[in-house]
Amino acid sequence: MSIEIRDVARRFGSTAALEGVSLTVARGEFVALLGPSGSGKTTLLRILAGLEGTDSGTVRVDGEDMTGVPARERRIGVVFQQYALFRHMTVFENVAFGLRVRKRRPPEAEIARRVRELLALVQIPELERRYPDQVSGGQRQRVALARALAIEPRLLLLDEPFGALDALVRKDVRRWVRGLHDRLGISTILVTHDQEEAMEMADRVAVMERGRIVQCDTAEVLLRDPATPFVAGFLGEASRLDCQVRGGVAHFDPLPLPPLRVALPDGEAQAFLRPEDIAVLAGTGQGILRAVRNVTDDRARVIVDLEGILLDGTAASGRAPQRNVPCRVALRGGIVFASNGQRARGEPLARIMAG
Ligand SMILES: Nc1ncnc2c1ncn2[C@@H]1O[C@H](COP(=O)(O)OP(=O)(O)OP(=O)(O)O)[C@@H](O)[C@H]1O
Repeated sequence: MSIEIRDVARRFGSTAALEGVSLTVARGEFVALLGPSGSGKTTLLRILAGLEGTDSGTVRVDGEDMTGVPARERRIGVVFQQYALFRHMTVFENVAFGLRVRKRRPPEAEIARRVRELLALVQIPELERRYPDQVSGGQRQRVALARALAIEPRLLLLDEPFGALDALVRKDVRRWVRGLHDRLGISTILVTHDQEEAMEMADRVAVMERGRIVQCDTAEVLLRDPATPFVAGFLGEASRLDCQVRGGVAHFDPLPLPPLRVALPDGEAQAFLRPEDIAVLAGTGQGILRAVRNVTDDRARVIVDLEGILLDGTAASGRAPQRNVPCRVALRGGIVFASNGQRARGEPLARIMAG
């Protein structure tokens, strides 16, 4: 099913939880809503589920206006972190509940068949007689999903569903949920404030800031071409530095960093330099290598101290400068925002010579 959200607004007293939000999700697409606390992610999800109304704007599902359609008739599966399972019901009964609340309740034999099919789908067929506190966190998550899938949803809404899981299980469950989404061919919207989770799972990520979607793109585009300084700072691990543009060149003085060529008007600007943009090289310079964070075959992620400012950079592994001795810092590029909001990619004026 496709979802079309047009110009949706929602206020709570003096708080604008959502303002002018528009988003289209294609059939079979997986979209993540990512943003800081209070940016409106859950409110948007609750509106889609029919648990919250809008002040203005429209939500259409496969072209049908959802205004006034009650939650249980929307055929939308919801897994909220706080939507705990019913503790007094077995795993079987929890999943069956999803079928029993349907408008046209199937006969008991059909319910049993469907529940077993769903438990097999989420790979816990042996747990049907257990109670929720007799299964692990990851298994509970699977039960919650099976319950949401029981209504044969056209759309699956997941609100921070992996928060209660430890890091190792979370990775597995994430991959498994994405696989399930692909196999069932449903549309899914995931709310998270974990950028790694959003980027790993979703086809597109909608970045939210104070009730608005500021950019919705693939992870690659968000990282390469962030639309606003907020997106550039919120995603990835870019270092933010003030600079001044003069005659098409961004200068970082008084910091001892080489300038970047940028197609921007003169004036104060902000540069976002990703670790790949900051080359840390052996040789005499004004940087000091403080730490090595991560080494792959050809690159090492390092932290370099430039006059007291710590920057995340990259060195060629095997040729990284020594710790706590002076080294050179060069720039391969970076994204620069002028104060009028215009942005451009910076290019080095000279080729970087490895030392
Ligand atoms: N029922 C409510 N009554 C009053 N204010 C609300 C209500 N629900 C949400 N808000 C406010 O609306 C704004 C958006 O809240 P929302 O829960 O959608 O954000 P969020 O991005 O999901 O945050 P989090 O990541 O912390 O869950 C917040 O400022 C919140 O305080």
